[in-house]
Amino acid sequence: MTTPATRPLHRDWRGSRGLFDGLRARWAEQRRLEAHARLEDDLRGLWREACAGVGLCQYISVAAGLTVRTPRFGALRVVRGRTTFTTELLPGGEPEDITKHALRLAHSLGFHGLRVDPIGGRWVRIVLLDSDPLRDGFALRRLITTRADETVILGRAEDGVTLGHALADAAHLAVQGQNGAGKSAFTYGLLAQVCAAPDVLIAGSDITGLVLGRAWTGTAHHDWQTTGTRDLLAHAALLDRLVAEMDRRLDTMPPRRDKIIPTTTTPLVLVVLEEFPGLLRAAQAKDKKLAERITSAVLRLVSEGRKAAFRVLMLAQRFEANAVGGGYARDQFALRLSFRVPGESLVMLHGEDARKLGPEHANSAPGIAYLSAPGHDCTRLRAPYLGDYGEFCDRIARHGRRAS
Ligand SMILES: Nc1ncnc2c1ncn2[C@@H]1O[C@H](COP(=O)(O)OP(=O)(O)OP(=O)(O)O)[C@@H](O)[C@H]1O
Repeated sequence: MTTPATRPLHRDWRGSRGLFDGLRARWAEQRRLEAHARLEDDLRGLWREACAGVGLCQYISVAAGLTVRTPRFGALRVVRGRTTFTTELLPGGEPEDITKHALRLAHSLGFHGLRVDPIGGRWVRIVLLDSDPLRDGFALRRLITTRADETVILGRAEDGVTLGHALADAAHLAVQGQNGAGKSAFTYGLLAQVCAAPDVLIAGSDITGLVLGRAWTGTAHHDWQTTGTRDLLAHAALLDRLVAEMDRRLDTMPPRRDKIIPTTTTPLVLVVLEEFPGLLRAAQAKDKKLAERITSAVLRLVSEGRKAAFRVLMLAQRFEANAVGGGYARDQFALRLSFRVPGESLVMLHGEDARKLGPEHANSAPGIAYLSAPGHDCTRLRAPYLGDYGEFCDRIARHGRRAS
């Protein structure tokens, strides 16, 4: 007699768990797809309304009347908390049509901001930002350049790209910002990066005596720096000395050369003018002729210095023409950086295109700035931060090129 096949009294939990797990995973996936489709529909509608609202649309006449055409919404993707969607630009459109309304479009979609990444043809990807990508600090590593043509870090842009600049590139640098906006911290970072290079000399005038001066004692740079407001003649004399050195270089330019290449014997001279309008105001109050002498020396450095390997880094709260030696002087600055300033000051330094950026930037956190350069749109960035003032002093003491 054969034994009947035995049926287990209890369920095989392992088997049924596998079955339920599979079902649960399918339900979860279905719910996810439904939620995704709902979000896609919502965003598609909001995108259309937002585009029409900012005027990013075309009106087309059809048999039934006038219809509005907006950049077509493609597909939504939400991956690891990052929300993106594709969109097709209007015929004749450019990605800038979207970037110039970026904030208003993003706010209409319920996000903090957006970024536009071109994909190909008329299609672009819109990356929606939940929060300010520049919210987190950006620590300056112990980066020390060894040559004037090496890149120094200026900051990190919203897309995470690190923006750099080589002093050897023929550009003077203008930096403006209200009190506490981050001008000095930026300058500390920049100078700490170049202070060791054997072909760079850091010279200049600093009425505050914090950026230049005492921290540079014992370095090769110290002899070319003047600080404080007690002896304003010393500032004029230092600037005259720099102009004389510039003239000497221009007069002794090697044959078949039209510019000086920085070397250890003819270093690139970075002329730092910390709070320059303050120096001019103080000089004007004392003696108008002294103010004129300072202005004309600076004008010569900014207009003729590039070929002689002179670069000027001028810092001011506002880059108003009459505060920085006139409109002609201001025009000589190719690289322009604005920390928190009122909207009007932003326009003054970066042009009319920056007007729309004004309201938000007027309240931005210390260390956040707009950078513009010839051929480059205004880019928002976070300047690197090397730490407190003591850390700056330590880095200069440790790495600053020694006086030979
Ligand atoms: N890039 C940055 N990242 C983080 N914090 C920063 C940054 N820059 C500045 N800060 C903070 O803001 C404070 C003020 O910055 P800073 O002294 O550079 O301003 P400032 O524009 O030079 O002001 P002032 O005109 O009064 O000298 C710093 O002490 C620091 O705490």
